[in-house]
Amino acid sequence: MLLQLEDIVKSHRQPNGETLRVLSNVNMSLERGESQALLGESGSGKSTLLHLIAGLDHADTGHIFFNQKRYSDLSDQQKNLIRRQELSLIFQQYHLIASLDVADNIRIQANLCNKIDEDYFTHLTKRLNLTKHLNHYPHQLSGGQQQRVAIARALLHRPKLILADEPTGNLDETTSKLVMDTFFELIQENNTALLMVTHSPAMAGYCDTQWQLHNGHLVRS
Ligand SMILES: Nc1ncnc2c1ncn2[C@@H]1O[C@H](COP(=O)(O)OP(=O)(O)OP(=O)(O)O)[C@@H](O)[C@H]1O
Repeated sequence: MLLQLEDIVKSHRQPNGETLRVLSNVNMSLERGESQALLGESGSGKSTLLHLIAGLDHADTGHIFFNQKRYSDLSDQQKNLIRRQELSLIFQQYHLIASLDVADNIRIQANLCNKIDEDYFTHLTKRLNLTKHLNHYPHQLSGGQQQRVAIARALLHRPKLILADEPTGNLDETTSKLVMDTFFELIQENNTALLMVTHSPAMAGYCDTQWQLHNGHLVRS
């Protein structure tokens, strides 16, 4: 099992001092190469769950295992290493670095973990139709092109798991479909697992399993 969540409980302290329980006894698991979609109303706790899995926040109780390693047994440094080498994050707002061109943006995480593979770089940029844009800067690209750069960046170091938060939230339906078709081909090719937050049933339909987060509980839908 690549990722396992056991009885995760998480509350957030509100500005008025009260605590809001966002996740109640959440259990789930994800295997290599598997894709799961996470749906739920705004405020239901989807981003909170992704942050816990990325090791950016702690659960109140319960355990998260990544590759059999329990997060609560690891130091911050060990969790940073997992986040850099084994995980990738893809966001709705792309988060490209404005002062770097497309090629350097794509290489950034792979550079950090010394995993630059030039053949794979060429493969990814061809498949994602970015070859003509490698010397362009993010502001010179359309939203769909920027998200394709973010996807190439997320894949180049061959992570085991990608966490995606509304990756097509800023794109129109046709562009979303084009981006997702290629994205899913590439993760299947690399046997990468995916957990994807989305509001779109069409995007969730790309995944093997769909979860609904409701009143703090995760229910298969
Ligand atoms: N750091 C925080 N401190 C206090 N409250 C928080 C914090 N993060 C999230 N919350 C609250 O927890 C609840 C869940 O938020 P979260 O962002 O996880 O929901 P979401 O399902 O991702 O929402 P959306 O679909 O709108 O992005 C919300 O009520 C939010 O206001």
